Amino acid sequence: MKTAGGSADAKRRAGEQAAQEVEDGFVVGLGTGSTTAYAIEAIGDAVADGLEVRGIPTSFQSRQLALEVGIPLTTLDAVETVDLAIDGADLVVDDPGSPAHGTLIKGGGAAHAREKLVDAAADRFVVVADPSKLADRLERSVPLEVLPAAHSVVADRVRDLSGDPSLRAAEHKDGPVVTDNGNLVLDCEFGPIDDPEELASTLSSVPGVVEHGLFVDLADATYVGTEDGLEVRAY
Ligand SMILES: O=C[C@H](O)[C@H](O)[C@H](O)COP(=O)(O)O
Repeated sequence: MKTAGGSADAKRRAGEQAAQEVEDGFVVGLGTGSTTAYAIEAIGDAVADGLEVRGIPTSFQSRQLALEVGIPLTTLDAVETVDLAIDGADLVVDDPGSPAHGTLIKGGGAAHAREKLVDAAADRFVVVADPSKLADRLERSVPLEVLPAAHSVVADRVRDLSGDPSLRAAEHKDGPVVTDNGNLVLDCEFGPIDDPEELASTLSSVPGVVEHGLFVDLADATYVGTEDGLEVRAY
């Protein structure tokens, strides 16, 4: 599993506490990453104790973990409702005075396209994070999942938008990261993002962009695990 920075205890606290929101009969979106993994494991424990749930994984990694811990799986097209989605984030704007409060940047694990599909479909979307993910403003590179044939034209378009794109390289093979959907990832630096809604809509309109990692107005709450407790932000 890809493990980002941040304390394992803090991540565990956030993940395990979010899993407490899962009720009998729920369909649950299973996000991706090292923090959500704790939630998936806790849901697996609850299933072993008799809780009846069905999970919708958002990546190869979350599917494998869900199978390992015994969570019955389903798909988005086989259900009418997704009751809850639990997912991590790479950045969470944590400033109640900002219009971007609760906006996320995701896709550090290149899973943001399926994550957005499932998180947006859920009646409630809970983010799990440790304090290293919280920021006063939206400033971090935005991952774009792009069709392989489109990577250079999308990169040109990002430069037109004053962004600085770089093709994400794989760590353990020569060449680029290939997503679970067979696409590539451009990490795009835009500096501080003052109008996330506008940038999100512009990026969505670029031909060849499958999905971007800006999650605007999607999260309902963030569980922030700390060294010795838990804080909950509601949006
Ligand atoms: O593509 C990956 C996802 O958006 C993850 O949810 C995000 O990268 C956070 O992962 P972690 O909890 O490992 O920091």
